[in-house]
Amino acid sequence: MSRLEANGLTLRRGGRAIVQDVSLRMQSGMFLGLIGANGAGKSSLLAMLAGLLRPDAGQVAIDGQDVAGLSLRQRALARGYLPQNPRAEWPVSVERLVVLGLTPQLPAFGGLPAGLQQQVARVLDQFDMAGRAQQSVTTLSGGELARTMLARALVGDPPILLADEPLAGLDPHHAIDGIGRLRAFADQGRLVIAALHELTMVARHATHVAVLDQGRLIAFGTTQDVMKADILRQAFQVDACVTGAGTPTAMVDFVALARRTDG
Ligand SMILES: Nc1ncnc2c1ncn2[C@@H]1O[C@H](COP(=O)(O)OP(=O)(O)OP(=O)(O)O)[C@@H](O)[C@H]1O
Repeated sequence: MSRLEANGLTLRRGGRAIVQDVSLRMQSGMFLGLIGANGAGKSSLLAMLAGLLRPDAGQVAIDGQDVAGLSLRQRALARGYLPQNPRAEWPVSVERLVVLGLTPQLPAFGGLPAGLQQQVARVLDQFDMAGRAQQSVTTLSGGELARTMLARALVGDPPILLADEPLAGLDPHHAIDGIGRLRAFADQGRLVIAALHELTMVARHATHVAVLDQGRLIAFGTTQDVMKADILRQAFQVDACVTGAGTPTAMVDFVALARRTDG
């Protein structure tokens, strides 16, 4: 059982608080959809939860331990992190990139243990990348690279996964498959926190939802309680129609309202 707790997180950049006094308590079994308009602070909050950005105020604790006090290896073992718009800088094979997700578990020297080779083969297959295992990642399409990165994030079976827009660039089939795998990962006893813009997917698959609006947490609770028209109106300036939130057939449709002038 893993617990991730954020207490009073604030991050200031460019003379303003881009995340302001955010507190969240999360645990294994939850699939938390983190939603909010562009610039609401989702990536900044995820990077603080991952221990990659130091907050100006507040703390993040994993299983009661301040992430700021964890070594790099302890942090890498405690949580996986998938950044937004991951890029492939080096011409390594798909398989080699996925293996990098196992780095914190590997012995310092020697080859990949047989059990871990099977894990790599399994995630490549799950994300429909087995046929491209030897292709250079610099030649992949955007969606293929996104699937490879998801495979890398999951291959080490981290107890906590933080994913920043993991479905960006995926076609409908692979997006549905990807979010289903994230939900299954949570159902198997992991904690998954994902920043997402696909509101119908969130309404169908997330167990819980947190909503950021201009750096502030304006709602946090079960999908059924949070995916509501008034909350979505405040967060996105849209007139939303939500049906069946928290069920596999949920739908979120919306029309844009006039832009607000207070931001
Ligand atoms: N170093 C910085 N200096 C100034 N402003 C910054 C800095 N880093 C982030 N910001 C601002 O902080 C806000 C939050 O950014 P963040 O990337 O966390 O938003 P987001 O919710 O993930 O957005 P999106 O949905 O567009 O990816 C944005 O308005 C961004 O311009």
